[in-house]
Amino acid sequence: MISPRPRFPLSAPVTAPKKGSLTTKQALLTLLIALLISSVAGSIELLSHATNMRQEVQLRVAQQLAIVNGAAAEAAFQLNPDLAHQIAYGLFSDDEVAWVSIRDDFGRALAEFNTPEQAESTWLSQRLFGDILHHQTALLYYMGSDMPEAIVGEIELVLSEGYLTQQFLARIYAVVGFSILEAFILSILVIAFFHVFITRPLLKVHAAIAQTDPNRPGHWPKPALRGHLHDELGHLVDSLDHLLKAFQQGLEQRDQLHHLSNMDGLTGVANRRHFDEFYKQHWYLAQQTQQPLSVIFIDIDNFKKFNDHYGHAMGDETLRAVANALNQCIDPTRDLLARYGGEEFVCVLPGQDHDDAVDVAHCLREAVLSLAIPHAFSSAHSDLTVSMGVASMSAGVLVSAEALIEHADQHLYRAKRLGRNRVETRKRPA
Ligand SMILES: Nc1nc2c(ncn2[C@@H]2O[C@H](COP(=O)(O)OP(=O)(O)OP(=O)(O)O)[C@@H](O)[C@H]2O)c(=O)[nH]1
Repeated sequence: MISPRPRFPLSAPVTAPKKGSLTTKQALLTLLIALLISSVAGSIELLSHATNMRQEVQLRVAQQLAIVNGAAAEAAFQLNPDLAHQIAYGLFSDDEVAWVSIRDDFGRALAEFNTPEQAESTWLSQRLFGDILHHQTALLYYMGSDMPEAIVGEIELVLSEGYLTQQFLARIYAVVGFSILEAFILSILVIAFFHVFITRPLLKVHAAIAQTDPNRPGHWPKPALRGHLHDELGHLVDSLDHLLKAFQQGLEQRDQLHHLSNMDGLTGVANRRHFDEFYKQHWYLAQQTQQPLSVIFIDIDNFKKFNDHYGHAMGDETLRAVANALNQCIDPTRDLLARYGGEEFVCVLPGQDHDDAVDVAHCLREAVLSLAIPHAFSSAHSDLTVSMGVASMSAGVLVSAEALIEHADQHLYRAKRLGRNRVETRKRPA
């Protein structure tokens, strides 16, 4: 049976990224790596922010306490609650101060401000600011140049844990948000880079391979990858090109060998092996499709005498001429002319009924006669002639492959007996 050729392209070229595609995998991987790097960098940045913020707060509180120390000492020395109130209020007006108290040297409060509702302390706020919330400074009063400074009271201040944590979280959100944005932008840039420089050229190579005719691999549409001539992708395409061309050469050699193995070396027509395959194949086909099939056996008359008198070389030359003449009467795209052996040829005519085959046989006989090859020792004619036996299998009539051949052979034998240079047949051999 004739096996159907595989269709091509074998698969549709891939042009858009799909789930599981290289681009998607690259995108996910890049995003993951970018997020990982961003979170590590963000964490380091957060640690540094926390350290800086603690230092800033401590410095600011120390400066504020130093600034108000003189005035607060004056208020404590004079036991002036209004002045103490004023100073404490100034400190308390800062949002980060939760509690402030100015006391005299007996510990009595001259002024005190307290935030009524404090946010609950959390593990994070305690870890970050727990140890820097409480500040206490002695109030030093200057008594004169020859007297030492006297402690006249103290000022105590507690920072708002919730407010500091809020400030810190606000910074965190900004840092984290920026890191995520950075990761996304970086990912998009990397993905775009990989897609343009790696994935897209690879897709081009894939599309070219998918479009390649498996029967003509050497003629594949080799993709031109601009900018990749000397890199790995360029080398990949070159290697593929070499491989496919070598493959093509192999196929051509195989076809050539196949052709040679099916050809008769002397006459150039099909050999017996090819005839056997072709005949078997078309006999089955004729059975299946209910089509007629005809066979003609052709034998050169008195060829032994021809050889004996004109020489074997002349005999060879004549066999070639006869084969060539016979070939003129058949349709090589449909029929087969083969050398059956020695000076005997056979014609297989698929789809041709008895009448068609007889017409072809007459054509064959006349074609040989028209060669006008002198044969002075022929019993049939002064020129070289052929005898033929025709057998046909009509559409829908079952005749075995062997029987059909046998019938054609018998008719040929009869043609020889009846004087040669003739076509013998029987209309309904079965
Ligand atoms: N030159 C040449 N002769 C061949 C070749 N093959 C077979 N022959 C000759 O063909 C001749 C066939 O002779 P026979 O079978 O007796 O048949 P014939 O002499 O043609 O007689 P009929 O068939 O009865 O007409 C033999 O002499 C073979 O040597 C070949 O390849 N070249």
